[in-house]
Amino acid sequence: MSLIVDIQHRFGDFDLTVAFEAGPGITALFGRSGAGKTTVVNAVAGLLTPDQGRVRFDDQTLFDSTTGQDLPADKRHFGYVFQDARLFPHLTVRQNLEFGAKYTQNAPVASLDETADLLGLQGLLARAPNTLSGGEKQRVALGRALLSQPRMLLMDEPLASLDGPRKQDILPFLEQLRDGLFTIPILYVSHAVDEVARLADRLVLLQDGQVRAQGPLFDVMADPAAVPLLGVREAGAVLEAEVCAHADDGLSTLRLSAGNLELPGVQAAVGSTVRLRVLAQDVILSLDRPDGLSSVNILPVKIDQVHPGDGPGAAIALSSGTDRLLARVTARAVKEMRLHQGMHCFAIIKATTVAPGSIGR
Ligand SMILES: Nc1ncnc2c1ncn2[C@@H]1O[C@H](COP(=O)(O)OP(=O)(O)OP(=O)(O)O)[C@@H](O)[C@H]1O
Repeated sequence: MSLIVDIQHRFGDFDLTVAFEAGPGITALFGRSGAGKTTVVNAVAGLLTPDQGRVRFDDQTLFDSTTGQDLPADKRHFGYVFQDARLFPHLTVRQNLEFGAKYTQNAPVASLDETADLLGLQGLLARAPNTLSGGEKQRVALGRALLSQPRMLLMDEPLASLDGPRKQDILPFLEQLRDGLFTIPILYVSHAVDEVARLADRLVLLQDGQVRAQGPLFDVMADPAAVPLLGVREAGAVLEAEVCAHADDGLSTLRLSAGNLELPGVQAAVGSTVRLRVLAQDVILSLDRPDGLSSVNILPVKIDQVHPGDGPGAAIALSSGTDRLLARVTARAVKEMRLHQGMHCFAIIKATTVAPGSIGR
């Protein structure tokens, strides 16, 4: 399956020129407020007619400005989950879910019961929407969209109205959606780096209506040129690690290709693989293997690239075995330590800086 988007649109001074391809799994469209994310999703959904370009899904043309083709939204068979759940207030949770299934001719991928199980809705089926929390409402909206058997799910900031803990409640459901029963492709719009780092397979970075970077999530997150786009405090490589052990003191051992990390708050079972984001600003570089430090997370690394920033900082791309890391240091440190491509050194990661919320499946 593939969605091909290549569109231009103008709103007054705002110029949007966006081309990307979304395959199976989750493609995240990331950008700050006003970058053009919703405009793109609306064009894909058929809710906005771009000035120019084309949108294709597999071998079907959904929109083509040269031929005048513009398939109506309801004929595109996409599910849409908005920031606010938009449930029908006069219907129960079960009836909202049934509504999703009502107008579809496709064979169900999962039954209402299976969907309710997946999203933890079984205890809520008889409730009215106005008695649900924000996170519960979003889970119902997601269930309703899934039951309409869409060929792709478009999610526009689905977690933006939720507070931190509610967000953490719902992320595992989205991870299950990515990895489990539905295998439905998702176009996921967000301005939150933690969400896209946990969920996405591919990442498209939008700024001022233009695509500034795109590619597999692990590549884009480890790219020092993407640091200003993601924000210097939010940028950081995403790694996959195997959970080796949970100790009584709350630390878990995660195996990377060139060493182990000891981190708190890892919920996953021993033997499973987790994703974790290590913020560039939390990685310290040392020329020698440090001794007598309180941090136990020291990885041997090689410098792949020194990327000077516009300000006093520099982003350093590192590889550690087959893993990649990103470090943010001052330009002064680059000079004084003579950091350069090909140099071997050590990366120190403080255990408590990797927040449990940034560790996902
Ligand atoms: N119907 C419209 N008429 C005029 N300008 C619009 C319209 N819709 C969007 N815009 C403008 O287009 C730009 C991109 O808006 P868009 O909603 O796509 O951004 P976004 O990245 O989704 O932002 P946010 O995260 O704040 O929702 C903004 O400058 C916005 O003001």
